[in-house]
Amino acid sequence: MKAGFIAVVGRPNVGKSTLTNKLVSEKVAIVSDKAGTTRDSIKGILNHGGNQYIFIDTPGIHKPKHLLGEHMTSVAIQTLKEVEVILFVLDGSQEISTGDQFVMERIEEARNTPRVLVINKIDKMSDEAMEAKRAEIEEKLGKFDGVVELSAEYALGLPKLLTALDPYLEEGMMYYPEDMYTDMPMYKIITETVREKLLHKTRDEIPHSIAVEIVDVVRRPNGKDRYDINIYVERSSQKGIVIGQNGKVLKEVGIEARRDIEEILGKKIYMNLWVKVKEKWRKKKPFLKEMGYHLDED
Ligand SMILES: Nc1nc2c(ncn2[C@@H]2O[C@H](COP(=O)(O)OP(=O)(O)OP(=O)(O)O)[C@@H](O)[C@H]2O)c(=O)[nH]1
Repeated sequence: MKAGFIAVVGRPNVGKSTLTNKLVSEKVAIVSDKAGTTRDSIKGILNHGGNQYIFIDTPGIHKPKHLLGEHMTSVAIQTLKEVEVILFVLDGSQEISTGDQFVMERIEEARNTPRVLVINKIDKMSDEAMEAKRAEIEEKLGKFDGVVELSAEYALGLPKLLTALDPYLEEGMMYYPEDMYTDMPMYKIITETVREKLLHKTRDEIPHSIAVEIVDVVRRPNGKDRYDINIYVERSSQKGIVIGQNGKVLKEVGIEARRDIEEILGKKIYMNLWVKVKEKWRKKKPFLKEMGYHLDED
């Protein structure tokens, strides 16, 4: 029996959450095409071939511009220090950027932890592009303990990744029971599901300005509990966009989120969504704390 913690890190939008979900065959982390989707570290647990792999999906590491960004980057960097092996994920279809190099510098700070590179999105790459990418990696990022080329979206190359991680797992006990695939509490799964649907339906600054909170759960005699959920935005103009014309956007978000949540809970629910304005909440420490986003000095 071998087990180990594996940090999944990289700059925003390279596919860390997609990879974590595909590895554990469950949706533990929400996914969108907007950079900065994941805000906390989320464990996805895979039991395979007698081994327990505990993947820690982290927020994309970037130079923070506000307190929420600071929380996100510090969560990811903290995770680097607590694991058996680091998985550095790159988007192979894009040139290696200063953003990737910034992540690499943070990894270097974790000194002796082994690091495996994942070149993701190979479905978008030709053989020639892959050849060129290998040379570019060596030049710009240096050497790794292992390199795996894969497509998270199409689940191509995942067994190779498990084989590459195998030597870094440690003999001993399992950390989690065999039927557990995430450490996310149910309230977080619910708020993240709502946030994901909102991310899919909004753009520009709005996805980053959204926070979601369950304010009440009312048990009902018919067994169909009512979830009262607040959606926070930063400006009143954003409130209108999230609600949409005649409430269309909010209604669609409600229908799609409820469908997913009912599947997860295995029962029918009612859901009320309210949109509220909390000016510049991403810069406000007390509000961030209330939402469970902790900052370094906490
Ligand atoms: N073509 C292709 N797209 C992918 C692949 N993996 C992920 N994506 C897409 O890339 C986008 C970002 O994916 P995420 O998994 O949210 O990326 P992330 O690195 O977790 O992003 P952050 O939370 O911003 O740090 C989504 O639109 C995914 O569908 C892949 O292998 N191929």
